[in-house]
Amino acid sequence: MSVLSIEDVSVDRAGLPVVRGVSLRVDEGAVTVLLGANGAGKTTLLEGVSGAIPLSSGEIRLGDERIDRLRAWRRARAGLAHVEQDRAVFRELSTLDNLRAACRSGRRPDRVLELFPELRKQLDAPAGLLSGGEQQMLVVGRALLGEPRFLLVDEMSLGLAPIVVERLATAVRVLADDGVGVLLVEQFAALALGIADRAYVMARGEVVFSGDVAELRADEDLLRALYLGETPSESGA
Ligand SMILES: Nc1ncnc2c1ncn2[C@@H]1O[C@H](COP(=O)(O)OP(=O)(O)OP(=O)(O)O)[C@@H](O)[C@H]1O
Repeated sequence: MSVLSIEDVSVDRAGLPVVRGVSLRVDEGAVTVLLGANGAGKTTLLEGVSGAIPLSSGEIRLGDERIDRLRAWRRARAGLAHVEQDRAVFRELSTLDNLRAACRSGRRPDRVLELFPELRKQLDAPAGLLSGGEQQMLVVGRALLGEPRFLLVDEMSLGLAPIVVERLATAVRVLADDGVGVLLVEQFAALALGIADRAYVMARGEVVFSGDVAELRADEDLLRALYLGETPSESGA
């Protein structure tokens, strides 16, 4: 089994250490969730892993390949996709053209339309006119067309209705069951824990919990802090 392995990674923002010595592993065919309050450093960690910003130290391995010194596009080519928080689509292009633009040569967007049949009726519509949920499906779909082995997903639920969020969560679970390793960042625990196999919690730039989902569910103090959007105390984690 292939693993995305993040080892003792630190990332600075504006000269300040925002992610400090974080280690975590993402297994192929599983959903690994990364939880934590606002400002814990989750987005910064994902950006460091995908290569959007540099690490200040640490190593990242995708399978046997060390990727932390590669440029972002080479990490993508090695099999890493990053769905960022901003839900960026080409707003004037149609849904279909958005998908086509992301296809590796010779590939067709069929797999995405199987996963998100909602997009079929919107294929000719400008992507900027899709609902928030459909745009998120399109963004995830575009990421899949690069045929990633590992997918980093940053707060896909932001601002979406609960029913749409559930739909997206189900799709993420299907992807993992198809073999993709998913690292899912979520600010709120309920949705993520429902589809995850393994969980990490960050606070103030560090990992304060790692374990399987059942273990986290049993940690009432930590869960309460997460549901309330608080920063869990390190002693309690
Ligand atoms: N571009 C930036 N320049 C300077 N500081 C930044 C920048 N982006 C984030 N930070 C700071 O880094 C810290 C971690 O932010 P980050 O967005 O990684 O946390 P997060 O856990 O993803 O939180 P959220 O759930 O709010 O997105 C915060 O203190 C934030 O203010």
